[in-house]
Amino acid sequence: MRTSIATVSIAGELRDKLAAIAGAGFDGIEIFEQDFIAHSGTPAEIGEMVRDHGLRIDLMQPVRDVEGLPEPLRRKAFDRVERRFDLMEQLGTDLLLVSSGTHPASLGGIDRMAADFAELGARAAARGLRIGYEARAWGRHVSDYRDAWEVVRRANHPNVGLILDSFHTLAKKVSPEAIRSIPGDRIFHVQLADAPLIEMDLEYMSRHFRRMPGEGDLPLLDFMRSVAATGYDDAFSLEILNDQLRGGAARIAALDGRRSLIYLADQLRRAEPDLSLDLPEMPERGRMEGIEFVEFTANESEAKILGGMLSALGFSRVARHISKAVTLWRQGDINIVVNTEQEGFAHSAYVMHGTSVCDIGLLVEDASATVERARVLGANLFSQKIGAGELKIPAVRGVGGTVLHFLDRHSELGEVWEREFQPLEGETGVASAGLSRIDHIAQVMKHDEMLTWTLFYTSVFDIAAQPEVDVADPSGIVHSRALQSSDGAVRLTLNGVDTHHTFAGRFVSDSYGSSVQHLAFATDDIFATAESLAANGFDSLPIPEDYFFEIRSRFSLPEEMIAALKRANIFYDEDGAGGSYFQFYSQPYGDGMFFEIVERRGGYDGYGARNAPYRTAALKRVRRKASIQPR
Ligand SMILES: O=C(O)c1ccc(O)c(O)c1
Ligand SMILES: [Mg+2]
Repeated sequence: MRTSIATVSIAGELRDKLAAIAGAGFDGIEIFEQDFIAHSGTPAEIGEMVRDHGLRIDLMQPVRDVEGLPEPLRRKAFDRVERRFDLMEQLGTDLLLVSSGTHPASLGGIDRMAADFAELGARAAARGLRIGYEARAWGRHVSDYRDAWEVVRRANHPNVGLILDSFHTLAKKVSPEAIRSIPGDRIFHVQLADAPLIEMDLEYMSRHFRRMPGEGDLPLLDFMRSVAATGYDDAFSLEILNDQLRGGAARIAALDGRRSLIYLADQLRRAEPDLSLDLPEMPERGRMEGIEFVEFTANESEAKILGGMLSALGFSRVARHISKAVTLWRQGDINIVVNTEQEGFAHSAYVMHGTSVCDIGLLVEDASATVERARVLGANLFSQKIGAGELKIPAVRGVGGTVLHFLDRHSELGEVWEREFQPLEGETGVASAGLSRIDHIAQVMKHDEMLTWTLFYTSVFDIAAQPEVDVADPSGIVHSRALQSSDGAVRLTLNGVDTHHTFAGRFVSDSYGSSVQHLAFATDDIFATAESLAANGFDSLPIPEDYFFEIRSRFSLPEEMIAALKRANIFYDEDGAGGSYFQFYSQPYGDGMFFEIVERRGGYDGYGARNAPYRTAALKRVRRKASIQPR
């Protein structure tokens, strides 16, 4: 499968774009008008530069408003096309994309437009070039690929073909089914883009909010299956017009693009096993079974503070690593590892971010298959020197430079605690506070990075992204998106911040981009847990009085319940379908990390987003009272 990307999809100077595109493994590009305006070289030099990067120019685009025009506009438009042909010859590309016009003077008429394309086809043929016609969703007379195809069919010229663009079809909710009846060799090129399901003017959305396949909500796989049914076997090209990408890092955009295409092609291959796609083999998306551990990096003195916090939460120190300064704290099925090594990855993470989560151990069905899939999808594999008696645990880089380790139960990795750790005999741990498992891990990042990490998680693992919700912080918006395995065993929330003023934004800047801002532990009895924690000296986050007025008006809870919530600083939420949620928080710690305790009842599946403004206000308040421990 040949892969291609439009240069407008990524940021930077043409030369940097080309380096990023070639580096990510694409075969070709679509070149745009802007590339000539912005670059000082001649078209011939640009063509050479593209080929020096090992890329071919699949097409040049766009030309608009050429079809259905009365004279003298028609002649002028055709002259414009001839000038494009000149450029294309110098550049070294043979395909010109013509998108359906919006010119107010265009008369339309299928036969008139077909006649125009027949003439353009003859002109192109005289120079050994081809023309592809694309329906734009907002075209004046042609706004649907079925009409564009009818124009192309009637033009009946071998040098005139159809160009399909998933955005114009799917964002407009046009079914891609009818693509199946178009002969594959009449389709000259296929462009792919996804988009979020938001009501918005399509032209505006198309030019600012397109997304990589898999990052939005459009049925790209249906589109691909229809295209594949025609026998089309030329390039699949990303045309992602998106403001964030235009201002972002070219290398990351190109890598995300390749990942999205390979992921989509992999889905196509599984849906259509008879197709022969030239695509690297890879295992299926792995099932996530749980979070096996969370590892903190700290220095000796901060490890004591963290240890105090963990004790207060009801964790016991149960084991020490066989050779490293690493201890294991446990409660229920939760394993917290504290690493105070003076070298290696955890130490460099400490130097960079301070006390923070540096590593997450995911329990998957098959760790080696998971890492293999991640590798094919372009993840950064992670490894470091392993000592005597240590297991080689597959790992990749995750959000904010953290590491994700993969463990499973069926290989020797299932014995990691027994093999790499020695029980600490004689430690008198505190009594469990009833925390049984990790409910969710909240990672913060710059808003620009959210799509990257959503695509990473959803392409590698069998985990689904929930719709994005905007969570109000008194100083700005935090964009929050939950990723959930189908049985809810693994829940990750991704929080994207635009400014440093929000509580989450402060955390990102104060910790130099560290990612895990909070860990939520599950209990089956939040009131009993709250009581145990209070007895351990745990300091919960105070909830402002007005919150309980809000609760009283929003739900019909008995007064005793409200009093109990108030006593233990517990936030409450309901889903309207019989599910309810209880949550309370620790005070912020270090650079603003905190812990959360939750209880889900009756299948509640959310995260209490409505409580977030109260929570962030409370967190900010206690931080203002200088409660942060000095680093
Ligand atoms: O917005 C446009 O005009 C435009 C131009 C060329 C394309 O390929 C496209 O999909 C949209
Ligand atoms: Mg297009």
